[in-house]
Amino acid sequence: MFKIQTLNNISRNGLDRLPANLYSVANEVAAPDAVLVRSADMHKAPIAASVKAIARAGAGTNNIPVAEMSARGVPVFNAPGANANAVKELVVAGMLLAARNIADALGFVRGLDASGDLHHKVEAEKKRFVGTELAGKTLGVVGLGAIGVKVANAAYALGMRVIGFDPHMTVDGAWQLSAEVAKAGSLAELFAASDYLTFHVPLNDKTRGAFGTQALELVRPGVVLLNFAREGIVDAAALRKGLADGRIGRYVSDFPEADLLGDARVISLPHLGASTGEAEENCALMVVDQLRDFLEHGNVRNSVNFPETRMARTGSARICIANSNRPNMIGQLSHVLGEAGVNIAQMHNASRGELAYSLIDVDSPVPDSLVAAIAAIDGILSVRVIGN
Ligand SMILES: NC(=O)c1ccc[n+]([C@@H]2O[C@H](COP(=O)([O-])OP(=O)(O)OC[C@H]3O[C@@H](n4cnc5c(N)ncnc54)[C@H](O)[C@@H]3O)[C@@H](O)[C@H]2O)c1
Ligand SMILES: O=C(O)CC[C@@H](O)C(=O)O
Repeated sequence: MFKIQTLNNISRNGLDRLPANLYSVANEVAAPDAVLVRSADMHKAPIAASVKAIARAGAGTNNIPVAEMSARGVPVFNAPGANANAVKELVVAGMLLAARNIADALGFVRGLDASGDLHHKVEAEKKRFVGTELAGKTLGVVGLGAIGVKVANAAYALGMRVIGFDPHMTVDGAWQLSAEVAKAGSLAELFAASDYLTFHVPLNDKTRGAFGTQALELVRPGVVLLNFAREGIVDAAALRKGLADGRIGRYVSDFPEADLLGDARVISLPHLGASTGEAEENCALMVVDQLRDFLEHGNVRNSVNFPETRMARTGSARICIANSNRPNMIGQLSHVLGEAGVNIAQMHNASRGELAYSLIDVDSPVPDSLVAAIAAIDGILSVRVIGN
């Protein structure tokens, strides 16, 4: 029986794919085998030694100590692209909210006194909410991954000029991107050309503060800045300076900040990008399937720290081993197996950066002494036996 701990609400349809005879699922679990999480901050509490995998029902994994998990030989999975459409639609809504003063106009109508001549009040005041159109404006998209590509294509379909920047764009992403989206040679070029600027990059040491004081000097006065990626992507000081001197006309964000809550130029949403029934279900189905494949067969799909590794099962048992990616690890493994008289039926090894992962199907049961001997090899991060 595998014990799964959920740290956030996970879509029921996803959880229903965990058969009750094999899995128990709860919020509070002693010694869980795996954790299912959305946005809960896993940096804040120690992660139990029993945890063999973490599955993020979403895209960003900055709430998970991925480097620490890699050092422990624990894969972290996510659901690439599964919520991209939901975020795209909210980004389009965000551009429209900013362009047409929709939030202010709604506030005005909600505050109207229902008595008297409503029609007159509406017609007299509507000039306060005159907006602009998106068509003909330029949108700069930083990060052309699952979300950025969809946002770029949608903006083009709305009549916007679109320019994008992503030095690591995948071939799949390029296939999906409209040929009408122009490639910016640099971030500086993109900043200078954009009326609307949107970020769709992961938060990491390279992207933290990607919109900072330098960017502020380059952008068009009154630029509409959209941040549906992560709070840290936009530098706090640069944002406040830009709002104060008018360089930033509007800031539309999925991450409310305490001191900006009352600022009429700031439109904040409560981290709603992925909050649609469809996206929550897509993410849960994807990560639950990946988690099952890992726990039951050792296979790895869509991990952010492990290499893709899949092998059909043969033999009586499977040994799953994560190790430091250095010479002679396979040699030492096969030596230890040979010493124990265990024959390798088939094996698959793959590496990613500093980590390597092997699936070894064997013809006979794996004794505890062999597991201990493997674990004792210098550089082994984790060992697990399935189907013994
Ligand atoms: N608001 C929400 O609810 C919500 C929902 C989903 C994702 N997100 C955030 O959006 C981010 C992007 O999601 P995604 O699904 O598009 O991920 P993705 O991995 O498909 O795309 C990210 C893209 O950013 C690019 N990139 C990385 N560093 C870059 C840099 N320095 N400059 C330019 N491009 C760079 C990558 O090459 C990649 O193409 C996630 O990491 C997450 O933080 C937020
Ligand atoms: O789970 C959520 O609601 C947010 C997910 C989002 O931030 C992501 O990175 O996928």
